[in-house]
Amino acid sequence: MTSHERTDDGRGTGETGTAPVASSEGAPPAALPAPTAPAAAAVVFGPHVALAERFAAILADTGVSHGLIGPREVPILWDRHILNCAVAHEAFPEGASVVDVGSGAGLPGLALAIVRPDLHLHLVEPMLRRTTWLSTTIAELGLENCTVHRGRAEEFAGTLTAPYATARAVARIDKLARWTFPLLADGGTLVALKGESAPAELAAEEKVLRRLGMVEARVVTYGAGLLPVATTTLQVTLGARPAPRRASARRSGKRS
Ligand SMILES: C[S@@+](CC[C@H](N)C(=O)[O-])C[C@H]1O[C@@H](n2cnc3c(N)ncnc32)[C@H](O)[C@@H]1O
Repeated sequence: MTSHERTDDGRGTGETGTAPVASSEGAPPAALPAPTAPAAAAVVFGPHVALAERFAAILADTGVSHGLIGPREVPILWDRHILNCAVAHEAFPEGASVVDVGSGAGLPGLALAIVRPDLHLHLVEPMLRRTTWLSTTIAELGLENCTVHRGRAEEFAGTLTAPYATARAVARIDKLARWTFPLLADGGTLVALKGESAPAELAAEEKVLRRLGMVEARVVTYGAGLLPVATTTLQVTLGARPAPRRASARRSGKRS
């Protein structure tokens, strides 16, 4: 399991804490100063780098004190978290709507919203503490291209649809596909930030993914030569689904 791979129940060695991180006295951990942005931040974020720095400062401050990330993540905020997520923006075309499932501390959702103001990010997250923090952070950053949806991905089938979905450190690809495919429009693509396990997960689950409607899968890496560890994504594209049969026509025996 790589540092980006966690199951939906929060087990694993991922970077972001899934439970409030308390000191031995039970008090919330103190806020830490955000590390200085590396040179790659200006390359990746361009004119939006100041906003990305503000996001880093919020993650190091209330992200830690509210238990969304562990204090040990702060020194690696840029390379392992913010930049790791932001470089994947290349997967999305101009103006796309993207559903980020299991957004947690806004990773990858808020990093993508900052680097690409043309995208619209739908952040799906079941935990109230996290959705409250996400909404506050969006307001603080002045982002107008994000919508927070509280609930499990499965609950939004039929009400939230987009051409793209994304997720990091949420579940294995088979489970992620079951959760996200119902949110994707016909021909839509799931861009899962997977790390080095991507090819193995694809090989292990390809049959299941095809049964669920996948027509194409690709492993695509972003940020090579720029980040200490490039971001490897598993991109799974759906085919067109059969149109639902018209119940009223069937009941009346009419032919259309
Ligand atoms: C390990 S955290 C990862 C958070 C963030 N994506 C990151 O990379 O730091 C997994 C997140 O997925 C959320 N989650 C778990 N099951 C979910 C589901 N069925 N639908 C949507 N989110 C879910 C959890 O509440 C948690 O915030």
